[in-house]
Amino acid sequence: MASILPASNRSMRPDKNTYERYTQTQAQAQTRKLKRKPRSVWRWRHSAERCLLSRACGTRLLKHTVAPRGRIRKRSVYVKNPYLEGMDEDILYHLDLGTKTHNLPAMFGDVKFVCVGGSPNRMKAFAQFMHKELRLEGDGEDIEDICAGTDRYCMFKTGPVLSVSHGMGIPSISIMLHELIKLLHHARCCDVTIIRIGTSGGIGIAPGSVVITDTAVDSFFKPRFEQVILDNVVTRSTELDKELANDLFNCSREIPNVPTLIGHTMCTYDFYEGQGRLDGALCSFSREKKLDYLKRAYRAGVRNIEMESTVFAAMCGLCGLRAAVVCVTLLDRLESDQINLSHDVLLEYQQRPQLLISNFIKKQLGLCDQMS
Ligand SMILES: O=P(O)(O)O[C@@H]1C[C@H](O)[C@@H](CO)O1
Ligand SMILES: O=c1cc[nH]c(=O)[nH]1
Repeated sequence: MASILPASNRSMRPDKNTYERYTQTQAQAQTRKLKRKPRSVWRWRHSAERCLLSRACGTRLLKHTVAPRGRIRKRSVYVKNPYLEGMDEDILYHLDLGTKTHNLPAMFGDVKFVCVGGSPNRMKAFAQFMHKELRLEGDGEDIEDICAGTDRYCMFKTGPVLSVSHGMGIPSISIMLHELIKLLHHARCCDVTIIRIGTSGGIGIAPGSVVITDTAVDSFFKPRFEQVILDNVVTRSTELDKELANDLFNCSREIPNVPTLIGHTMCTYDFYEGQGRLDGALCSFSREKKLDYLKRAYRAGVRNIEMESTVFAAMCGLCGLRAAVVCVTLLDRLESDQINLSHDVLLEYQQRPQLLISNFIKKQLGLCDQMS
């Protein structure tokens, strides 16, 4: 396991000073990161080259991080917690998994793509869809919920793809991500891409459009996530992987009749007042104020609103996961607040991000040509 502690400290449980030094370093690093222009340390090679590299490595995955002088550098999943290494056992309580009760490397070591979304049924349907798209054995209908022992989240695995539900809102996805990231770390997964496939409210774009997020912003249109830790507010960057967003956008060009765009996604703490809706149980602002707010959001580059992207971008970024957010819009918030789509249209809209991600994964696995 990659350690964030100096080698001399690894055998010890972190004491107060070690922990303070560690958190100070983390805070300084984060501040530097927020000030710095985003840049990737390692470049991804062009597809053909990647393909050769990955074949040489005996893996079908096309993307590897390539260090200078052509060395292939695997990208690990990091946890940034000095206490974890000293723990005899790690119980991932809300996933009903643990390091002593389950052989996590055997169960999950080959995971390369993790897709997350709010609804358990959607994530099960996505796993079944991927199973068919990857032409894996069987029809995938009997795919089992790995987290069946808990009703907090559900999780399905098909080949290198893990599909996990996260419920609604920042607190819910954040708990799931803590445990999921530890799971990927304990399972020694590397080169993992994680994508949130969700629903959202659009601003100034046609319902049914798919928005690929370049930057997740908060309710003040700022690219930041504020986490309260003890009684401090820690600000984290919400930058997402631009190259991944562009790759997804290029992939979307091959899907007919699904308008797709790249834009900022605003993440709120609430569906009603927090998103400027006039139809909640409480509302203390006028229609004019609502429209003024949403138009200002549009001018700041926001094209859709949902409830998880900032913490998702922040946590995945800190832990070394290539992350993307792809959400379909269910309505144009400049036009209405209520979602009045028929069941069938809702289902078809929800499948749009799934289709895009499935095509992307197949491309990454080098399976597209053989299958189309
Ligand atoms: O992934 P989903 O579709 O659950 O994401 C959005 C944001 C909230 O979780 C929820 C509100 O309806 O939908
Ligand atoms: O308007 C919407 C639709 C879906 N999800 C949201 O968070 N907002």
